[in-house]
Amino acid sequence: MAETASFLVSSNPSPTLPQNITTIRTIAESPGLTSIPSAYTFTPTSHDQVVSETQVSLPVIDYSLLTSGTPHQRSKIVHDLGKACQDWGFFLMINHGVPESLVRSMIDGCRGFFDLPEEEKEEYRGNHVLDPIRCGTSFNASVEKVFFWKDFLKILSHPVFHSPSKPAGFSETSLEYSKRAREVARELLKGISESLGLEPNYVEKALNWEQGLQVIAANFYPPCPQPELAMGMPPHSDHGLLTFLIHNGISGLQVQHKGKWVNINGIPNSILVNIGDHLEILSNGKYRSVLHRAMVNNKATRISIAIAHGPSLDTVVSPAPELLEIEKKAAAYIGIKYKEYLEIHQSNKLDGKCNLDRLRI
Ligand SMILES: O=C(O)CCC(=O)C(=O)O
Ligand SMILES: [Fe+2]
Repeated sequence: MAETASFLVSSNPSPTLPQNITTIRTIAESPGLTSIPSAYTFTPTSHDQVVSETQVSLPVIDYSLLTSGTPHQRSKIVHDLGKACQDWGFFLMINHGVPESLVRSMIDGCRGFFDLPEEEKEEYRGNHVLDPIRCGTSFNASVEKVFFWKDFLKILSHPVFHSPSKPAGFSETSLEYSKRAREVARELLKGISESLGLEPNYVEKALNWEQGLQVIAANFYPPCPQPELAMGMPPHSDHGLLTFLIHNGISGLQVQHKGKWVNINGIPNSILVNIGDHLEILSNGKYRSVLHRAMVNNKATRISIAIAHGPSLDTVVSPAPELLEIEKKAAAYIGIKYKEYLEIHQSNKLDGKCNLDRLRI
């Protein structure tokens, strides 16, 4: 039986938000703001400042070749997908079939939610990772010493779909987007399974995709008068299998590649895809979740929407035995129930890959 990591359960999975924390939107909109409050001031370390000067491009994956390419095109794209997962853990997906208008409506809808009067968002100020709809500021303000320059909205959209009732039309838009994203994620996971030498349906079956958790996480980063001192989101990897990221065209995302931070700008109508910690565990570290972070700027509000596709909450994820057999390797991670990992991931500080590191054998 797989060894599991039950000892990792946090003693306090549902901390409460301190009373004195307001939203970053309120702070950013305060008249005459020229410097940031000390609670938001980071001291950058020299390592953090290493941003690659050279123009590095993310791999581009043409999704349409997975679903309607010739057998030859399909096997080539499965190979490219595997290479993108291995070399970067992050890629740009084009021709995914999700309408540009739907992506735009999703971003407008999230902006509409963040713009609601604070009292209308009050009912969603939950603090547990599995609250179906939850909004707040920073990442987990009850454990952070310095806060992040962002507000968030997190919605569980599968296996049961939830949505705030405002703004008007948002529920319909996010239901449609979550369905379309799930279809695309399922096909990608088939290609990724194949690229690992496994059956196309391997990941789906092993991780109970039918009941898989899907979380929509919208981030709101308003302009910041001292962007060099603030952080939108610190270096972290995502939980789950795959994350899709869309944004409103304002830059800010950086991905760590070969020890340096690379600015990611994307290309029109593409979706950014990255490997999450559970695909790293399942692939026994062949495909690694990648560190990324969000910087802020002093000119324009940035909105990004990550949608995380994960196993079902009760699935214990461990390295695929079939893969260990193919690669003649020993398991490099202990197994963990997805729900347990999520609680740890969301109730601690967001700090690199510290949660995954505790599972390494
Ligand atoms: O805002 C971004 O570009 C990154 C967001 C992100 O990494 C996340 O929500 O997990
Ligand atoms: Fe992320």
